[in-house]
Amino acid sequence: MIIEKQLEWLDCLKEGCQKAQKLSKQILVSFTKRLQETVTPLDFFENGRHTFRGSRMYWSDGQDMVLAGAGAAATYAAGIDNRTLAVETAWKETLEDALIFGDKQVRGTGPVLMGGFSFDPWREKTSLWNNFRQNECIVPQFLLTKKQNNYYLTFSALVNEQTDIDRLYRQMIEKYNELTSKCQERSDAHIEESLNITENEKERWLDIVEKAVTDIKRQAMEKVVLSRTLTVTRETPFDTTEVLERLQEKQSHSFIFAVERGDSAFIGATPERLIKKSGNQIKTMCLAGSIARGKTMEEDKKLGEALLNDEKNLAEHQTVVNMISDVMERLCRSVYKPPAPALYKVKDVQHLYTPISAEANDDITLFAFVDKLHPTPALGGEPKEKAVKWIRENETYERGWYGSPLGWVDSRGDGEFSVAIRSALVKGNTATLFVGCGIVADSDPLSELNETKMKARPMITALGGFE
Ligand SMILES: C=C(O[C@@H]1C=C(C(=O)O)C=C[C@H]1O)C(=O)O
Ligand SMILES: [Mg+2]
Repeated sequence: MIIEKQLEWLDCLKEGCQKAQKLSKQILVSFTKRLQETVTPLDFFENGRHTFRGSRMYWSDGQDMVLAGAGAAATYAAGIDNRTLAVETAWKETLEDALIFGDKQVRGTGPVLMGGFSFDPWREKTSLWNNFRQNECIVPQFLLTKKQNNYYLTFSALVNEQTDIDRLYRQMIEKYNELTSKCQERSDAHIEESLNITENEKERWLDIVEKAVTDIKRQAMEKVVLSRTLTVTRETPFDTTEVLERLQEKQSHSFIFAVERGDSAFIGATPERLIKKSGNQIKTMCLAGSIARGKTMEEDKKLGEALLNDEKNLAEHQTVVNMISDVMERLCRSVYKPPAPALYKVKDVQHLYTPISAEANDDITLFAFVDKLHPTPALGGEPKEKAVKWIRENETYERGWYGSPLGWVDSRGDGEFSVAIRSALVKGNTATLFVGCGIVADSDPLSELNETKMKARPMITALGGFE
């Protein structure tokens, strides 16, 4: 990380400025370099604490890819109608004249759009989510991409003919040095403090579940996913890095994410993938149907087998399989899905799981998949519009970004969106946890309540509770 090497970035900015002058428009310039000395994504995130608080984003696929972004070179938000495609159109316009320099081979490097969409843009906004727009994707000013054991840093900036390039360059080098400096050992700094946990409107939620069951039995819908919130507080403010660190440790097989806006952070560890696209290769999954983990291996196996044979859970799952398969058949060729669900086990819960792979038709973009899939019946219901309207009218709080597509797309159109569940919105010393479950004709309100309790465990643990 020697500063002289960054001179290349100054040249890139100059070229961008010339192009901006020639075309009389703003130009996105980005420059990617492979880092020789490594800074871990969590250290990078933590280093941005002062300068970038409120504009940091972290996303890990739980396998070999981590993206950490700081600052916003460009922001894309859209209205309610056709919001996914509106963001895509604006992003494509930027890319048309963008100058992309440096290492170009690796997915998730170069200018990357990171962000998400709210669950239901038609739901009235409340103060809970006041720091978050209905949808917002940004190109980070600084992006650290960790791919297996390789690290890449991408600088991005929007320039126009008036941009003071030398000044911008100096500012960015300063911030770059800050972001990539060695971090102090943080694990000692974890605050061990007791948590105060409140389950909000529990009785009312049980009534809503009952109402959903009645409506399903009346054949108004096949399935609807209902969620509720828990409020967790402690004396000291929660810390995004600390929560991420605990999630990374305990939920290593999940997607781990954090999006900071203003003084709020939306953080979670979700096992659920909405869509992954690499070239034409598509991966998605159906994840619905839940049971506890056992205390012993034997008990765990028994519970898993019970889940695989439970009609109510199979019904919940099948609705998701039908809808996702249908979308895949329309947008792809060579769709493959196993004939029966398997188990997907995370620390506190096991789920029914059907992975689906396919080859996208040539002109189908990642955004088109997000648009058609969200919300799947794993978070919305069936039929989609009816269920989402039912949720809008009956749930007592605003979901915001809970249950929404959250992820990234690069300039090649490759990327991945996870479904933002097992998550919390953290603000100061208060965290609002979101937990939901699929309601079908055979649902029993109290067992659904227990299911949501189980699903709250990962976030409560990450906030410093239970252990
Ligand atoms: C809605 C959530 O999870 C969803 C509901 C599930 C279920 O009801 O069995 C299982 C996985 C997810 O599809 C959540 O965790 O908040
Ligand atoms: Mg369920």
